[in-house]
Amino acid sequence: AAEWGYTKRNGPFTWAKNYPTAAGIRQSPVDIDTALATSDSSLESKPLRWKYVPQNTRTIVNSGHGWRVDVDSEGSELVGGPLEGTYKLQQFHCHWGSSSDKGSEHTVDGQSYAAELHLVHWNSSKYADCGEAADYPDGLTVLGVLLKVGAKNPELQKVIDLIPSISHRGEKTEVKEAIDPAKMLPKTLSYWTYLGSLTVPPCNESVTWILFKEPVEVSEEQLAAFRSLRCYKRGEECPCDEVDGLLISNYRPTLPLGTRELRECGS
Ligand SMILES: CCN[C@H]1CN(CCOCC)S(=O)(=O)c2sc(S(N)(=O)=O)cc21
Ligand SMILES: [Zn+2]
Repeated sequence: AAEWGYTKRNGPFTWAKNYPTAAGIRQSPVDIDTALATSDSSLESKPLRWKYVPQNTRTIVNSGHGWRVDVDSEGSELVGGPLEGTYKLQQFHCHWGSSSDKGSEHTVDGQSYAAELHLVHWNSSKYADCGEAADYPDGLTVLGVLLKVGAKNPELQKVIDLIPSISHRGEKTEVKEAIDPAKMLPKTLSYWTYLGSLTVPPCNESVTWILFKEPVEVSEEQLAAFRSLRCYKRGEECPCDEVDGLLISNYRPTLPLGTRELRECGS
């Protein structure tokens, strides 16, 4: 089957053909209608806590759908907030648009941001690995960070510096200078949380989403670097009808929240 992507031919509105879960009722991303959010004392009573090991950020790869930094889960943990048990960091990646007026996956009161960073964690209290966890409703948790245009982001710059060596699909390189995921999170830890899905096929409905309220800054030049990735393999011709196969946009438009609860913690 033609590989899914973000062009007219293989983009989000075609995914349900090959991945029926994409048409489910617990899909992500969603628009965060802040008036609908209910504050929940149980969230306030169990602060979200994380521990990451910067030395464990191993490789960065061009998945053909964006860049992804794979992490050795050992030593990491995410607990508290809406979570039962301990989750371990598996990977982090980003979504962006062809210009910085769009690109985030979640929107807030209809407003898009320039990009969105996702830190993917899996439930190590109940499952053996990320792949298994992805098949269960409580298997994954993704920390989402909204990115807006502003100052150059020093921690993300370590990713940007590696992009030229993974310009084509399938290319990967070792992350030599440790990247600390904790340094990419906002200062204030207020967040919204709801039950959703992977925002890429197979769109498994197995993600507890935790989206921080405070956006983090990234520069226009850094966003431009993201858009220089190519969606096809070196030496092959470009399959996607994107302007010369550049990955200029890789975000999924929002899906209805439906009857799902949207909770918030912190102002
Ligand atoms: C770069 C995107 N990679 C994928 C790789 N995996 C998906 C396939 O795995 C199934 C066993 S994943 O579960 O790690 C995952 S979560 C997200 S998102 N956008 O919802 O945070 C994307 C991805
Ligand atoms: Zn993502």
